[in-house]
Amino acid sequence: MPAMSIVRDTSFSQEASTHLNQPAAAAIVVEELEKTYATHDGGKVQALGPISVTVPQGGFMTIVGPSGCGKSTLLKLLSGLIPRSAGSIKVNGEEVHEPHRDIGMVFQSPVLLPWKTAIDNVLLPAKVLGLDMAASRVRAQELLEMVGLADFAGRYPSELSGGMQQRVAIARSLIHDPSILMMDEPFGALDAMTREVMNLELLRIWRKAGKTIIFVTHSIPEAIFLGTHVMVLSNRPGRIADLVTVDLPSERGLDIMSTDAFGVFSNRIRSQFNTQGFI
Ligand SMILES: Nc1ncnc2c1ncn2[C@@H]1O[C@H](COP(=O)(O)OP(=O)(O)OP(=O)(O)O)[C@@H](O)[C@H]1O
Repeated sequence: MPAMSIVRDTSFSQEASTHLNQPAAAAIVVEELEKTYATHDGGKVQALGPISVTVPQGGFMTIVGPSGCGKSTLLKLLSGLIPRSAGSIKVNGEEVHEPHRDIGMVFQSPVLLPWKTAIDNVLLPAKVLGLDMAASRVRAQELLEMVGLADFAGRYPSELSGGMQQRVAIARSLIHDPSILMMDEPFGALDAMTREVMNLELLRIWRKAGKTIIFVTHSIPEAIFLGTHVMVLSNRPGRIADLVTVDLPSERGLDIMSTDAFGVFSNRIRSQFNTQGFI
């Protein structure tokens, strides 16, 4: 049975290097990060933090927590989509002040342009970023192949299932070859079986593409199944209630979910939800 360790401090790069069996530099370093939103009625909502955490290159960090605790806010801050109120965020050593070129985003809804084919949807960011289109087209085809859609490049979104559309969105997020992928409940709208297939697919892509992934989910089993680390956030304002190193083999099949080791992780995280009175 694989060993399990629970990490309580705010940095887990060392544990991850052990887990990944290689020295891992930091992909993301967050220090004392906070976000307070201004509301329309002149009030303030303290949404997140303070949070400090280090994510190693090649790590797969999943984030779980109660509804409204600031999961999406954290992802948007890390991606540079919204400004922070306090603290610092470094991506590959550079302070983040605006959307970062080295980050790809995948949202719950794939938001594909219905009048463009799968491959042209994948190519959109390349066009926006002014990349070489001939080279990008070759890469787009390779990415479609990687997500299992090699034969669907010329299909329109209406001709694809929900899971296939989300795979196109994943391929699109990788077209400019970012080293980090941020995913905000990407499989939340899919049925249970498609979701399991997508989880397996994503692990395969992660192993093949060697990216760092940050993945928000409402599902504790999904968080454990996918992650090398699970960040458990508290009620709003979200703070790190627990940081769990998932010491399971990186080559995982769905059957791992019925192992004792998986159950121990699951109980650990569920007990956080119970003791903190998460809603
Ligand atoms: N633009 C905004 N203006 C004001 N308040 C906001 C804004 N965006 C989010 N909030 C508030 O910040 C808090 C955190 O929101 P966020 O969407 O990050 O939570 P979440 O954990 O992703 O929620 P869920 O799990 O329900 O998707 C919530 O109380 C929300 O109402």
